Amino acid sequence: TQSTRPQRLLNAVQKNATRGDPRSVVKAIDDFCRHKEWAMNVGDEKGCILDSVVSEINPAAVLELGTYCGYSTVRIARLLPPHAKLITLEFNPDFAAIARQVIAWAGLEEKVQLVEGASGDWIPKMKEQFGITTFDLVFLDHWKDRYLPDTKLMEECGLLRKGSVLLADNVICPGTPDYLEYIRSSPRYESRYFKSHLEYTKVEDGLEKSVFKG
Ligand SMILES: Cn1ncc2cc([C@H](O)c3cccc(CNC(=O)c4cc(-c5ccc(F)cc5)cc(O)c4O)c3)ccc21
Ligand SMILES: [Mg+2]
Repeated sequence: TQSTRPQRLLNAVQKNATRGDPRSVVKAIDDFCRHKEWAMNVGDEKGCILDSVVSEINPAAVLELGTYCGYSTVRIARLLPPHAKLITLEFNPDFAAIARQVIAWAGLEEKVQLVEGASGDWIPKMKEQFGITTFDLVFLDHWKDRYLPDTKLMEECGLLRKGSVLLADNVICPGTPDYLEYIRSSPRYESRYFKSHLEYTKVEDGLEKSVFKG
């Protein structure tokens, strides 16, 4: 049977990365996607911006919307302090199955809770299901037309506190125009655009970092 791109990406990790070494897992995926087969990971260039935001916040509670193969999950989790938690939502079971193995190869299972399901269904259940009060950091990387409704949902569910940071991938390519318009014009957020490139290409893209003012 034909393999899928996520399966080929996992094979590259298991072939080229060292078990328990998150850095080697990140490198194996970047090498595979740059030289063998493009895939929609946040990538190495935007990944460095993600790293600096995570390190600056030193978050105890992180929410990732859109796991895909777990590349950004590993990037974030490798930087978390002990006892910090990353909850990542993935609705596609095939992606989730691959991501679990990538996260396990990196040895980061303890820090990561991968939840199979859609953001709109799970955001309202975060407090009761996972004992979350608020998130220190949210990384948005799922369907681009869900960034805005899910941000409003997180506000309504009281999952954001004064200082919570939203970091959104792909605000230029593929683009999230309604989200950008909302977040940049809202008095409840301080936003900043980090210009970069679409993963593994020269096409412009960037991350939008927005701090909730409460
Ligand atoms: C509701 N809900 N809850 C959880 C959840 C999880 C998912 C999946 O993880 C999933 C599946 C398919 C697509 C995405 C979004 N990502 C993208 O579409 C993307 C595209 C490109 C790009 C750019 C240029 C191209 F030419 C082609 C693709 C570059 C990027 O970095 C991307 O993130 C996410 C979906 C909805 C979900
Ligand atoms: Mg993305």
